[in-house]
Amino acid sequence: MTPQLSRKLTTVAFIGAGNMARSLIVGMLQDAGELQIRVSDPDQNQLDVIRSYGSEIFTSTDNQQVIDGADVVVLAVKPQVLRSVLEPLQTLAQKQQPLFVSIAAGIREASLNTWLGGRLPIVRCMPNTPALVKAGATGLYANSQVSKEQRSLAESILRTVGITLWFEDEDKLDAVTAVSGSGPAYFFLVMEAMQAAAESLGLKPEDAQLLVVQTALGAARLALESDQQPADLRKQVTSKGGTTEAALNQLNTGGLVPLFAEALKAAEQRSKELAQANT
Ligand SMILES: NC(=O)C1=CN([C@@H]2O[C@H](COP(=O)(O)OP(=O)(O)OC[C@H]3O[C@@H](n4cnc5c(N)ncnc54)[C@H](OP(=O)(O)O)[C@@H]3O)[C@@H](O)[C@H]2O)C=CC1
Ligand SMILES: O=C(O)[C@@H]1CCC=N1
Repeated sequence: MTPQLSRKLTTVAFIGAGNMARSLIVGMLQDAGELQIRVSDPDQNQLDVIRSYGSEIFTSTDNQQVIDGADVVVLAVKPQVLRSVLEPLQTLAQKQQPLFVSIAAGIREASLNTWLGGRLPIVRCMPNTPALVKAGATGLYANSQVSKEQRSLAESILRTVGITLWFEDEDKLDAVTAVSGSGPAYFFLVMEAMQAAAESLGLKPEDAQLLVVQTALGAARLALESDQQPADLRKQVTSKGGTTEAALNQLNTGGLVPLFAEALKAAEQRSKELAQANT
């Protein structure tokens, strides 16, 4: 059964108001009737951006102030600064025991728990920026302190911005990060490359962009809604001796497929390195 947000107002505090927090908050706001959102960040300009999304959002430069009394605390700062952010929050965290939801790449639940004083419920998740338009994909992992209700709460919050998928093995989140966390950037790069190529074929920039982006959207929707595999859908575009075949031959000669395998491996490896460098 799909978990629903409870009728009770749930207070969700974000620490960090950067790119990913903004994507999640904008996406979540349409369901804000059941969510009270608070955000902290040292940069008042970042907080002003958040406030422009909705005057009902409470903002502060003081992390303690936003987590005090919160049901859920979303950790949305860079992995490299998490330790220095969490250690000063230890006393409040131990007293109030909110559910912590970390979106930081790599950083293991055990490290987070050590920095927060131990034995706290922590959900690690890996969302992505299409959350901004409620088309996100999030992988989730819960430690053993997380109750059934908290698991459901975390899932219901992330489901306001897209699909969710649970993993019982924490290490799998490194692969999720490589695939869907970083994934939007790969597709944007392909769009950039196709746009530039279209312009070099003589199309106007605005025509090139519209054709490329609509084609990406159409291909994604078709792959999502069809019961056929992407490989079958690709074959249906590729006429023997035709234009698609000419293009795909070039991409294969350039090593596109093994290059993707190497790229995702590098992202997964970087996620593991971030974990090792921050214990
Ligand atoms: N961007 C993405 O697509 C995704 C990111 N993530 C994860 O989300 C997290 C945030 O990434 P992203 O949003 O891209 O990074 P950003 O740098 O855009 O955002 C981080 C924010 O945290 C602020 N910050 C720094 N120190 C503190 C502090 N002590 N207390 C409160 N806030 C602080 C930063 O302020 P300042 O700039 O002034 O330092 C910045 O505004 C990372 O851990 C990343 O791994 C996960 C999935 C996807
Ligand atoms: O690049 C990064 O490290 C973050 C995590 C996934 C997407 N952005």
